[in-house]
Amino acid sequence: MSYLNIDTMTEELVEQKIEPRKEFITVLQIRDLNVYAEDHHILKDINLDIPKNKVTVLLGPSGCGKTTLLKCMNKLTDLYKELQVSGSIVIDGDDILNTNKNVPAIRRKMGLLSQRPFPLPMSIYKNVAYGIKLKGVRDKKLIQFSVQRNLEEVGLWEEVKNRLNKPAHSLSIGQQQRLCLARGLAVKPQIILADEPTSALDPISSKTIEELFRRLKKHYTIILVTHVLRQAVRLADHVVFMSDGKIIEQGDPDQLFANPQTDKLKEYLVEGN
Ligand SMILES: Nc1ncnc2c1ncn2[C@@H]1O[C@H](COP(=O)(O)OP(=O)(O)OP(=O)(O)O)[C@@H](O)[C@H]1O
Repeated sequence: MSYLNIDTMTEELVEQKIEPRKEFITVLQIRDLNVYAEDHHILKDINLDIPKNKVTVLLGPSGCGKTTLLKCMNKLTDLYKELQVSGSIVIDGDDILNTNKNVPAIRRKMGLLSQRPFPLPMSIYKNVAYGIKLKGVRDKKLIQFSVQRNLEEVGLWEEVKNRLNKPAHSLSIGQQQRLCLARGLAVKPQIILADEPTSALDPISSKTIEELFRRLKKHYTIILVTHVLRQAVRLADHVVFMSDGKIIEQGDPDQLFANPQTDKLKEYLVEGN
């Protein structure tokens, strides 16, 4: 029995699968990661290698710890004093959980895209310029050039080029999400952490974000949390299925979806399909 019949997906997907799988290069290495909130053991012995320039999809039932795992990756857990985090998360040779190095610089390696867009209360232009200035760029011409380039990168330039000084909040939610992505990319992250980035969007805006991710993985590593199984099938190069704070199964999406090994994943696929 096939749990998720990938053959019935769109031709576009079939095309996507033609590309031969290459050996993964690890960009982020997580070892023995445990997170507690007092006596609640939220993440349990997480060991995970995130492949470079791929889309890794984190799947699992509500409350299994996906968002907490993302928060560990950019040290957002530091902001929650009730969380005790142990283990290691290594990027570029630095264990970000146990380093005295510049935390904001480490955090800038990870761009975060949330469920709902959070544009800053300023103009479209200034939202993107803000990200560029965070990199220390002060030259006005260079900022202008980079604003355009980052808006082009998320496919928003043509839509906003004549209204750059209008408030970011005047954009549609889908456009705001792409603006936030442009602002995040302006900081030049290595990894995009996307926590259900299309859950607040209409189907067309969701498709735009999915297409963007497919293009952006040439230059960035993407870690995506989604509850939409078909989105996972469409985008994932690597799937991590979690339940109750643990990684239950992970691997190649074709194999994992067609031939789940555990009852937990079988149930999840049947319920979510
Ligand atoms: N700061 C915190 N203090 C106490 N408990 C927390 C904290 N953050 C998360 N938790 C708990 O940890 C568990 C995992 O939460 P998390 O948000 O990571 O799950 P999730 O898989 O992302 O869920 P969802 O799919 O619903 O977004 C939940 O039981 C949550 O209540």
